[in-house]
Amino acid sequence: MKRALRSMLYIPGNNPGMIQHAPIFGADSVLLDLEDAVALSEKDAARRLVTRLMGVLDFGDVVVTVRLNGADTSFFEEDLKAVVPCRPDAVRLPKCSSPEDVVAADVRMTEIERSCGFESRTVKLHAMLETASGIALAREIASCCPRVTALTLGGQDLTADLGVAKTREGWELFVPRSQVALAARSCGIDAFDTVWADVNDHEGLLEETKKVVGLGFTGKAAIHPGQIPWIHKAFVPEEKEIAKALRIVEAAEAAEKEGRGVVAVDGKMVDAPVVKRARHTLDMARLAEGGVSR
Ligand SMILES: CC(=O)SCCNC(=O)CCNC(=O)[C@H](O)C(C)(C)COP(=O)(O)OP(=O)(O)OC[C@H]1O[C@@H](n2cnc3c(N)ncnc32)[C@H](O)[C@@H]1OP(=O)(O)O
Ligand SMILES: O=C([O-])CC(=O)C(=O)O
Ligand SMILES: [Mg+2]
Repeated sequence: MKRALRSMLYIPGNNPGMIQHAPIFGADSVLLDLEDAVALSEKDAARRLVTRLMGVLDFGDVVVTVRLNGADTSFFEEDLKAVVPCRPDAVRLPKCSSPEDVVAADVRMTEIERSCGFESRTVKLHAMLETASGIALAREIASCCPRVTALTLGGQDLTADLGVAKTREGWELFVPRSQVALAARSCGIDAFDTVWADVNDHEGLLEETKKVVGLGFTGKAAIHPGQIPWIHKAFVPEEKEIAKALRIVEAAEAAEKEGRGVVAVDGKMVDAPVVKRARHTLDMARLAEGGVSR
């Protein structure tokens, strides 16, 4: 079973206290950040700290991803050379604007993996789309290289690049989010949503996460441990949805045994896609209990 990555907690890469607590917050994944959470003067220290702690800390079943500095920065090559040998589950590559950005990173990562004796593409790549060009090329980026196992939307940078306000309702992100989810799901990879910046507004976070789950996102980034339970809650189907899904699956199984293709539940026709959605609802309900299967 694939590990579900509903929540991904950003932790500034220059904060040893926060990183040491990474395994205890209940997040599915942590994002050790070398990019925007780290001041320019701290970049080298953050890289040293993150790579050192990855070597000694037991993260348990928490998936470790490292957000690198962008390929257009002077820190990128040093980040790659230091981080790839530590074998994080994935690196998050910010500001991917074209498939070429990803292919160039893939080539360099393969060289480093070879020099470490790792199998090629041991470390996955999450492509961050946070420029207008990146969003416009979402499907090309998602499909350009098998190392890419997720697309992730960066709403703060994207709204800055578009020159628009980032609103609480998020309507300015509706089309980009739909494009990212569609591109990712059409390539069979994950889609991760952007952060909710107001760490005290949990209801707003819950509402937004439910919306993006409804668009097909498989996970969302967090910036504060207090956000994690709210993100997980958004992935849990409501009791009445679970009860209905159970009725549908039971009715479909009974119909199949009796050799009937179509059946009605609560007066509505149940066919294969309805059963598929019902099974998905039950998977999500199980995930809420165990947190590990999808
Ligand atoms: C646009 C972007 O790129 S977003 C991604 C980059 N940004 C980040 O990574 C920011 C991550 N978040 C943070 O740094 C912090 O949560 C802030 C600055 C937003 C708020 O910090 P604080 O005011 O200290 O929050 P608060 O007082 O509620 O923290 C409570 C506890 O949680 C810890 N904590 C807060 N955020 C985090 C985090 N992201 N990871 C781990 N621990 C955290 C604090 O260290 C504190 O621990 P303590 O009780 O042991 O002292
Ligand atoms: O949402 C994120 O992952 C954070 C980010 O980089 C952005 O919003 O620009
Ligand atoms: Mg960003």
